Amino acid sequence: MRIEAHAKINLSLDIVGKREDGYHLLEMVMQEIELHDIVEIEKADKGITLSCSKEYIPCNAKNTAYKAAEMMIERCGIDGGVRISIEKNIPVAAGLAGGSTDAAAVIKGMNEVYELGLSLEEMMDLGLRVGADVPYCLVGGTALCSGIGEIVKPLKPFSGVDVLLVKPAFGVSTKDAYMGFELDKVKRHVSTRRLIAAMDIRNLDLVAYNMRNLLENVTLRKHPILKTIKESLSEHGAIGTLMSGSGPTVYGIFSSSEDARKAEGFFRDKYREVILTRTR
Ligand SMILES: C[C@](O)(CO)[C@H](O)COP(=O)(O)OP(=O)(O)OC[C@H]1O[C@@H](n2ccc(N)nc2=O)[C@H](O)[C@@H]1O
Ligand SMILES: Nc1ncnc2c1ncn2[C@@H]1O[C@H](COP(=O)(O)OP(=O)(O)OP(=O)(O)O)[C@@H](O)[C@H]1O
Repeated sequence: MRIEAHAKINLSLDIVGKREDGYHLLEMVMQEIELHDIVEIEKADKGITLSCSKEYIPCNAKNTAYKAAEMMIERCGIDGGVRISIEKNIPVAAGLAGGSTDAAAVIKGMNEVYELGLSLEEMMDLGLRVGADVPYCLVGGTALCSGIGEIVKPLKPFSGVDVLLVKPAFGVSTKDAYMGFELDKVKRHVSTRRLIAAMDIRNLDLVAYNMRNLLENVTLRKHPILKTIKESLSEHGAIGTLMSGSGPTVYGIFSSSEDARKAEGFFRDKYREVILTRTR
């Protein structure tokens, strides 16, 4: 079975509290994009075999897809194994939920090939055991996510908007980004309602104005190059720019596809990963 595992961008990320276990309480608008990995899943007699098109990604129990398969076998009492292969197109450690979306694909795929009959809610509960972004990845589309990310409320689709992703040649650890964040220093939270209202009427300028990510300061302070990329995206026609998740990917949204293509031409040779895509 072949599954497209799509990446996401954050149109917003607000941090509104912290749990006793250290996890942060969030309010964020997540948006699926066209960019995707291809995950192939097949039943096997026993054990988990994983292969990946990028040799630097671990193919053992450290891989989120492996973790998802292990968890499914254990939790669903599956008598058998699985063969998984991942064609990796999503930049890694980038803030684009690359690992989480592969895990979500494995959960969906195993539900099918083993005819488990799990509901979406049941899969989301299982997915949360692998990572906070997995429940959203199972739902996809445009959504308001709260809790630690696992409460997913679908929003009106916001598809077909040109997005240029720019990721420099370093990764960011999600854990470190959250650890560098100080909730008591926040002066102004994100205007999530205004952002959603602007998306509803598809007013891109107003969407751009209300896009904010409270983790941006943490990662931009550590990597000032990201600020330079954001400024450069604006100079090349982006009507709004933001860091996705914990970074380091920053993106620009464009109201003209031609501007987006021109900007891609400018950035292509300057940074490690430059991808022109669209909201889905
Ligand atoms: C930055 C985002 O991608 C935004 O969508 C997510 O919040 C991160 O989701 P994720 O990668 O699935 O996160 P997990 O793998 O569950 O957690 C990685 C680490 O991030 C921190 N973490 C994650 C989610 C959250 N709500 N609060 C946190 O503080 C925790 O230190 C955790 O150890
Ligand atoms: N299936 C996978 N795809 C990509 N990275 C994986 C995978 N499994 C494990 N990893 C490891 O997980 C780390 C984080 O990668 P990932 O791409 O999931 O981060 P991310 O895009 O920042 O995700 P998020 O936005 O959910 O925080 C990397 O160090 C990578 O080696």
